[in-house]
Amino acid sequence: QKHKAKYKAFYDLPTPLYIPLIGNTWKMLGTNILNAINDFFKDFGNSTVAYIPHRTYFTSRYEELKILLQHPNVLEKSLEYNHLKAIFGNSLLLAPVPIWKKHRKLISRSFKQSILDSFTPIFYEKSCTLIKILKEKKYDENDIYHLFEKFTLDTFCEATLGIESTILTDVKEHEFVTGITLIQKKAFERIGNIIKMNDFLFSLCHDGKIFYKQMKILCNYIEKIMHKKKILIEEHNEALLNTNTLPVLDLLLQNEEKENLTDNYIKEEMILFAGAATDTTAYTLAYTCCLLAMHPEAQEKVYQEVMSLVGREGEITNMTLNDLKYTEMAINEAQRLLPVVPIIARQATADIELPDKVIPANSGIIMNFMDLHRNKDIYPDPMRYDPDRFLPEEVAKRPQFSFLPFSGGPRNCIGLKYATMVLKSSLANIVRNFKISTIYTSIHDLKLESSIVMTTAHPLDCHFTFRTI
Ligand code: HEM
Repeated sequence: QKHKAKYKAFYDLPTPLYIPLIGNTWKMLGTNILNAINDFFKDFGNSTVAYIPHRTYFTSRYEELKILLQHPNVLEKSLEYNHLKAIFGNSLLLAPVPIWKKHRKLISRSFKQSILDSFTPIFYEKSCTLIKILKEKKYDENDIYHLFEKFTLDTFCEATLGIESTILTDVKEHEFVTGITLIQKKAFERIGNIIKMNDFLFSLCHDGKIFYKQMKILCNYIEKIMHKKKILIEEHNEALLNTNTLPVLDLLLQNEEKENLTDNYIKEEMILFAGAATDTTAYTLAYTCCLLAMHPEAQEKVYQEVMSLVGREGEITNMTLNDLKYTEMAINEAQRLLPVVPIIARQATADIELPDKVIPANSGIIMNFMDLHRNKDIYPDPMRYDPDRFLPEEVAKRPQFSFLPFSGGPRNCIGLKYATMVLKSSLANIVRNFKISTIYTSIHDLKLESSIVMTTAHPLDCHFTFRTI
């Protein structure tokens, strides 16, 4: 009786109709998971319980997200992420909390501002190559995302892996670019699919075969890089050994013995970083360009800001990045409307007390950032693109945890600052060189769907006309 009373408020929450054993997963069959989850929110409000097929709490309330994201018993990833294990193994994204804590502390050394600052010339140089390709129209003009993905992966390889890369300029399609997107898509499609959720059945089906083939290609690619890096480290041991501040791959290889890391773990971590750093940043850049194309007055403000700081030819340095205030507001507003990681899922490892209910231990918890970002009580007229919402005085009026494109709390995105620097540097360089236009007239023209990141069901239309003045 006492037990019942404790969880009453939780079990009294509105719940979509569920079928024994399969719960609400039937709702997800044949539809995109992002749409299915958003439908739950539309029909049952921003605090609900569903069975997918295990008991899961769904929320987008900022006051609850604030508690949940900072709670020590909500750090573990939920069962849905198990399907990603075949790709990312025990890397940061998926590692159980004790391993995650140790590795996150180590890897954070590579994300100190001083190291990130040393990447700025790479970000700038790569964005200049991107400008050249856009100017010469040497890319598929009907699919801007694909070019941006090559740009972010190329930048990642040089900055984070510390290897020379020509992915952006290579005419031949790069095996890593095709592979990383495909395997994430195939792994994500398993969620909620009763047949593909079973490892054995998945390995037998067509998608499973493609998945494992691509995985092998990715692993070989990373192994080759690791091998080269190890030789370099041996050759230059003294020069590299004494520093705490290294790109991630160097840091992990140099601490392999001391921290008991295996080659296999380092490979999984690098595959995660490549996946986490590229699609996310590329889609954010593409969505920002599309929104600026739909809002020429905001685009003009970004242009004026960049021109006043560095003009048409000036290099974008760390100082410039600090001063690109409106450009950052334009990116933030794009991330509010189109957060590329719209939903995350965690597991409650103990009972979690919220102000008006207790989430029972072992429940899944789905946090919907897209629904949060479109809440009209926090962002009036929420579907309107308006970078001024991110003026410091406007931000100060909003509650904490009401803007979470990189999640929040201790298990948030480790690449937040890195991504923001790449985005500001590349967007500033693009806007001072081109007028961006698109066929879309409103955000509703984008048909969104979810893979691990939020994609569109169609190629993204965005055109770049070289500015003559
Ligand atoms: C616009 C770009 C990006 C967005 C929107 C983004 C968003 C996120 C989000 C929401 C999470 C939390 C996932 C969860 O709790 O399930 C996350 C985790 C992570 N991200 Fe990012 N990310 C971006 C770029 C990057 C970059 C550039 C890197 C690396 C250089 C990176 C590396 C990671 C890693 C390693 C994790 C796992 C962190 C952990 O569990 O400790 N991300 N990202």
